[in-house]
Amino acid sequence: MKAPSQKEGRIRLHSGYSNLWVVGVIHDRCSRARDALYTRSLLLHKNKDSPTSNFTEETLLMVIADLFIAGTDTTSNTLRWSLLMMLLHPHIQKKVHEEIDRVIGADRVPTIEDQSKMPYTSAVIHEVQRYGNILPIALLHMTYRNTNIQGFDIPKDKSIWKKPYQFYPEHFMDSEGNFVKNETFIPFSAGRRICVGEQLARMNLFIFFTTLLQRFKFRIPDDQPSPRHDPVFFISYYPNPFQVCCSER
Ligand code: HEM
Repeated sequence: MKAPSQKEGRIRLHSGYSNLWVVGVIHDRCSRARDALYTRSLLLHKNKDSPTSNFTEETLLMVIADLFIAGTDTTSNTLRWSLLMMLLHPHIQKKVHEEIDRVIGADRVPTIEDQSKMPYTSAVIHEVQRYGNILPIALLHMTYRNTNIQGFDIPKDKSIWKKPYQFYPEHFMDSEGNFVKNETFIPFSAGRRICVGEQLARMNLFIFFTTLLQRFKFRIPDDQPSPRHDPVFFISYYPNPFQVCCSER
C-alpha cells in the first residue's frame, strides 16, 4: 500500500461531521445571508409588541432551526456526492481541474463571478444534483411503458436525458461546450413550496466544490475497493460511506 505523503490525507465521508463543517463555513463566508437573518430578527423583535405581531422567541428559534436543518444536510450531502463522482470519474475531475486552472488559477480564491466562465464545472455540479437526486420527494410523473387507460393510449415517455443512469455532465452542455439549463430539472422543487435557500445553496455548492478542487486531487485510497454508486435512503439519498484520499495540488 502506498503511504500517504505529507501533503496527502484521508477522510471517511458519511453523514454527520460534514454538516458541522458546512455550518462553520456558512458562518464564515456567507455574511450576507447571516446579516439578512440578523436584520429580519431585529425587525421582528422591534415589532414584537404590536397587536398584529406574531413574533415570539420560540418562532424565531424555530425559523432559525428550519434554515439550519433544511440548509446544512442538503448542501453537505450534495458535496459528498460530488466528491464520490470525482473519485469514480477521474477524467471528469481532470477536466474540472483544467477549467479551474484556466479561469481562476491557484493564486486567488474562487468567487461566484467565476461561475459564468466555467460551463464545464457548472454542468458537473448540476449533474451531481441530478445523479444524486438527494430529495426524491415528488411522485413519479412518467409512463415507463405504453399504457391504455379507459381507451386512451398514453405512449411511453421518452427519456429527457441521453444517459439517465450514468454520470454525464454533457447533459447540461450543448455541442459547443456551453452550459445549458434544463427546465425539467428541479432539484429545489417548484411553485409555492420551492426551496427558499436555492440561491444560497447554488452559491455554496459552486464555491465549496471549486475551492476543494482548486486545492486538492481526490482519489480512491489504494487499499480500498471502488466505492458504491447506489444511495442509502435516510430522509434523503446519501452515498454509501466511502474513503477518499486527498492530495494537495
Ligand atoms: C443542495 C441544497 C438544497 C436542496 C437540494 C434543497 C431542496 C429543497 C426542496 C426540494 C424543497 C421543497 C420541499 C417541498 O416540496 O416541500 C426545499 C424546501 C426548503 N428549503 Fe431547501 N434545499 C437545499 C438547500 C437549502 C438551504 C441552503 C436552505 C436555507 C438556508 C434551505 C431551506 C429550505 C426551506 C426553509 C424549505 C421549506 C420551504 C417552504 O416549505 O416554504 N434549503 N429545499
